[in-house]
Amino acid sequence: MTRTLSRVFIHHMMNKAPGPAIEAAGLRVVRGGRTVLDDLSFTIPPGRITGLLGPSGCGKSTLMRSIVGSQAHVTGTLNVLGHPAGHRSLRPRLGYVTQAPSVYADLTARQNLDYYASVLGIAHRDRAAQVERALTDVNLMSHADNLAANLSGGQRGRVSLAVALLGEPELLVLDEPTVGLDPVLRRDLWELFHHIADDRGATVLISSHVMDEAERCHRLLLMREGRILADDTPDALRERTGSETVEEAFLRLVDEANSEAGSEANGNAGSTARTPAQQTKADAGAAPTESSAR
Ligand SMILES: Nc1ncnc2c1ncn2[C@@H]1O[C@H](COP(=O)(O)OP(=O)(O)OP(=O)(O)O)[C@@H](O)[C@H]1O
Repeated sequence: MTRTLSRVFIHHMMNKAPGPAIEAAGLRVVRGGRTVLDDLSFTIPPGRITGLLGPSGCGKSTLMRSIVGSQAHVTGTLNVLGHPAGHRSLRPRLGYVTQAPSVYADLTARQNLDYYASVLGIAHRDRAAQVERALTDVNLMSHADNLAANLSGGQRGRVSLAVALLGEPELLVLDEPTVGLDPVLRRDLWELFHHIADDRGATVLISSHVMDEAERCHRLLLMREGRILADDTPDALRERTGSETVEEAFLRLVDEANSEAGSEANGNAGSTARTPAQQTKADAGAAPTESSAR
């Protein structure tokens, strides 16, 4: 009996030390007839903060929408917490915050959270505690009973973030959550993100086009024009490119990619040199081939 139990326990522990939280291979998204994500292959480790960085329009939001299952015309493989992206069973396991906060203006912050907690199916007896914790997490207790209409943009954004924290999701997908916030709030939110990853063990994927935020992530996916330019830790990126900052590293990688694209266009395509994006793909290892097209 004890043996069986310990086997169950070991099996459980093994399941707790799983493969990647997110795994993409040959991921492609077409929007309005244009390929906006082009053959992406990468993995995102569990329990870490991964920053998705790149200039406006490079495809960060499209990738996040694909991961949470709200993007049409996705082809290739995209597995999230062991299931194809968009799988019904993933809904309660994910928290997603879009760039436009979606809260009801005529409800208070607390009422918004109560409402979403009921939509999420959080048991009635746990609801008040979960709502309280989410409000505390985002430092909004002092405004809990204010109508959302009377909150500032940053405060409304934090209500949205609190909604995403309800139910303790295993994966948090946050689309530019710190835009427009003052430095103190930004610092507090990054402390919260680290607490969520380091202490609660959740995976956090966070997009930003502010490069100084990159330094706060465990790993980075640098994107440009629908492709992945690099997939590494901030330290490794700086070291590899001989740069002082991630911003400088990013600019060097862009220059490198441009000059390689230029030399290919000039007829040197036979060269065996690989672009950083190709390097990343190769480093990602064997690509699963089944399709989870949505
Ligand atoms: N409905 C659409 N139809 C066609 N193209 C679209 C559509 N929505 C977005 N795009 C294009 O897809 C590309 C990726 O957009 P996306 O919103 O993912 O970029 P982003 O990196 O999140 O940008 P930002 O940082 O400005 O939010 C952009 O070039 C954009 O113009």
